[in-house]
Amino acid sequence: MRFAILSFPGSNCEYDLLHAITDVMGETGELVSYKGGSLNEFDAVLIPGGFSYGDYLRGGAIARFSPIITELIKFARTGKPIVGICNGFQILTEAGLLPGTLLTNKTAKFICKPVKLQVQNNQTMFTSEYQFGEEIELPIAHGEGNYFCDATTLKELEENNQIAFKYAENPNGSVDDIAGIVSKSGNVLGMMPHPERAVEELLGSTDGIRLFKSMIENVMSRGIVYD
Ligand SMILES: NC(=O)CC[C@H](N)C(=O)O
Repeated sequence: MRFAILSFPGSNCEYDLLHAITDVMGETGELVSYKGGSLNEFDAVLIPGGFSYGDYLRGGAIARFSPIITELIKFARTGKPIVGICNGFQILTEAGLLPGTLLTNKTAKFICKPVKLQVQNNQTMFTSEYQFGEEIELPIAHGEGNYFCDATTLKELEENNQIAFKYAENPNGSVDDIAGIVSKSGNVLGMMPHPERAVEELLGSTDGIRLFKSMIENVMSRGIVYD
């Protein structure tokens, strides 16, 4: 399975993702520049964490105008999986591929620590290897992780079962303790915690592995043959 890992000026987690995909999961991963190029030959796209364009204006607000985002929007329409992690989540909301936005943490401080999450929906192509309601641990590292959406959108997220992960203890003020959501179509996931930083015992948790495993199992079991 071929994963594209997008890279923007200021990304800083692309090599962690590449390591997780290639060395840990044994799959093919390739960095793809923000400058553009076709994503057709990939089975999945990962958008890494970091500080694209220095987080000027808002995290992800400038990156969303990069040429690769036009390709990403086309890719999303094919139904293939896309995951945005931390700054990647911010880019997905700015690009309109996920609802809501990420505000400054309620403490106005950058928070970097492991957090406990509850799996709210294990029926997605990203979470099928977890148990429903399971508590897992992944690290967070962000200044703008405070997920916000209006009441109508929140109701829609709940009704459509789009909330994938919630914080067991809310660290940043996110509405409804939301840590990660999927798109209505189900093939786009945005999450603030970093699964790629929890793929080896040495890192303190291996709970991130099953997220990538879920994607691999789902793509393979659908028997989708990509270009
Ligand atoms: N780890 C990250 O991706 C950081 C996200 C973002 N730039 C923030 O501080 O909110």
